[in-house]
Parts: sequence; C-alpha cells; structure tokens
Amino acid sequence: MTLNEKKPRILIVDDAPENIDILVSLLEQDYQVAATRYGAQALRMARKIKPDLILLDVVMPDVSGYTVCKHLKSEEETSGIPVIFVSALSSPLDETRAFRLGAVDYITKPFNARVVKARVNTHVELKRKTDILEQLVAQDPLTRVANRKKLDEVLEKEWSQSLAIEKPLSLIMLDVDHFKEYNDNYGHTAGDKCLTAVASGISDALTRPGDFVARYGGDEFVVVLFDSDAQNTVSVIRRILRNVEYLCLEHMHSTVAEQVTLSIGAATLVHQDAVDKNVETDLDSSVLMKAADEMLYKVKKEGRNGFCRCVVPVLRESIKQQIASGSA
Ligand SMILES: Nc1nc2c(ncn2[C@@H]2O[C@H](COP(=O)(O)OP(=O)(O)OP(=O)(O)O)[C@@H](O)[C@H]2O)c(=O)[nH]1
Repeated sequence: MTLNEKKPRILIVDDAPENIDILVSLLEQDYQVAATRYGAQALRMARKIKPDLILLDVVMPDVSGYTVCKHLKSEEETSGIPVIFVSALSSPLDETRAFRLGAVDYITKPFNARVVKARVNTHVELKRKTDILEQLVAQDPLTRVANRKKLDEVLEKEWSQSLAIEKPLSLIMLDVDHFKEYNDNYGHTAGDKCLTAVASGISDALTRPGDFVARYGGDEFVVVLFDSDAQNTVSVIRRILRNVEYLCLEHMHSTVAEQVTLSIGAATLVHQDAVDKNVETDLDSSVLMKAADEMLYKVKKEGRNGFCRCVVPVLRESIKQQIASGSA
C-alpha cells in the first residue's frame, strides 16, 4: 500500500465488547476499524461509512445478524459489502442460512486469530478487485468518464426517482463542433487528447455530488442533473462552455471559431398539476434524450457553438394517482 492509499475499512458488529476488543486489536494495524454492539446501528454505520467488509455476529439483543445481513443485501448502497458471520452457532443449518442470505464466509467462535485475519485479508482483496472491475465496466476507457451502459442505468434510476418525488430532471447532450475536421487535420491522437480535455472541462463544471457525465459515443457526451430546474441547468451549460473555451484547443479547420467549441441541447422534465393537452401522462426516460437531441440538432442547424433548451412537462404522479382512484 502506498502512503496515499487509505486503509480498507472494516465494521465489526458483536454484542460482546470483549470480542470487539480482540478483533479490533487483530485488525487495526492494517485496517480502519469501526465497531458497534447493535444490529440497527450497524445498518446505519454501513450506509454511512461504506465499509469494505463487515464482521457480523448472529445473536444480538436488538436485531439478529441474519436480519442485518438481509437488510444490507436488499439495499443498493450496501448490497456489495462482503459480510463474514462470526458466530458461536455452528450447525450446518446456521452456516447455510448465512450463505443463503449473501454472506461470503462463516467463522465459528471460539476463533483462531490468524485464521480470522487470513480470511479477512482474502475477502478485502477480492472486494478491492471487484470494485476495480465494476469501475472499469462503467467507464469510458479514453476519457475516464462514465460510459453509455452506465448512463442508461443512471438515467433510468434518476427518471424513476424524479417521478416518485416530483423533482425536475435535466439532461444535457453535448457534441464537439466539426470534430471530424479536427481529427482529419490534427490526427487521431490529438483527437483523443481533445476528447479527454473536453470530458474534463465538462466534469469540472459539475458541482453537486450526484451530477453525472457520460461519453455517449464518438464526440458526444451526456450530462444528467437530478433536481435541476431549467435555470440551474443553464448555469451548468454556461460553466461547461466557459471551461471548454478556457481549454483554448486550437481548431483552425472549424467554420465556427479558431478553437474547439461545443453545440449543446438540453431538456428538463418538469412536473405539472394540470391535465392539458401539452402535459404527457405516460412517458419514459427516452423522451428526455430525444428532446435534448432535437435541441442539439437545432443548435447545429443554427450555426453551432451555443445551446438550446426545452421543457418536457409531465403530469405529477400524485395527480395521476388521484385520477386513477377517481378522486380528481
Ligand atoms: N480521435 C478520436 N476520434 C473519434 C473517436 N470516436 C469517434 N471519433 C471521430 O469523431 C468524428 C465525428 O464526426 P461527425 O459525427 O461527422 O461530427 P462532426 O465532425 O463533429 O460534425 P458536427 O457535429 O456536425 O459539427 C469522426 O471523424 C469519428 O471518426 C475517438 O475515440 N477518438
């Protein structure tokens, strides 16, 4: 491990303080260790600190380890955390139940400290490799922003969330102007560098933790902004345009400017109360892509190097439910 690398995090959950003490002293040299005696608190801590591994007792006074494991595996943000049960229960039935619930290992008490450490090391290493693989699967190898597969996943999730809690959702589609000419004249390697720099310019313009950028393909990028109304979306677009302008990437073969510029189309999903002919009731996330793409096409047609945006109205879910139940 290099100096800058953080130690992996381990959460110990055991109702006996003496067991916690033994495990902490065994692991604290190589890991950041947190501990709790309560199942319910273990769930809260797991969501907050996102440990790389959980050592979980079965019999606890409030919530059993089995229940904790079931909850961990059912929630998206904690389902990937490996769980090793450490328990005095040693029947095959107990062990198989733990594995059925998603545990990666089962250690019976009284345990041998060296064996515990060896098993912990193995599972933490496996988790590290899984994390790397998951990141690679979701990443565009050239620009290191998310890839299209990840975009599909994120958009679907944000779309459902937007409908469920009636928050606006914005999608921005960005395309480098005359990128073919850039490639043809400056070469493919310079083209790659240009795309990487543009991707950084876009990423740097995104300020909130949930803001998301993906390479859609070729010289096209897509940004997804949850809970971002039209006004905030315009601010983000302006920041992106400014960042790319500041890159000062020479493009003497563009008809628009002497440097690399972008054309941008954006669409914002807004939730409305009234049923009128302009307000759609049943839409899916592809409508935002389509609307942003149409706006992008408009900008291209009008001379490039700028942006155009629109609003996609959708009927509030709560109103839809009232209509369905006949109370509206
Ligand atoms: N260097 C590089 N070029 C790529 C990559 N992926 C796609 N391209 C090139 O991107 C160019 C996209 O060209 P077009 O779709 O015609 O777009 P454009 O020239 O920007 O035209 P407008 O969008 O209308 O301004 C093509 O020349 C592709 O070969 C890549 O990963 N690296």
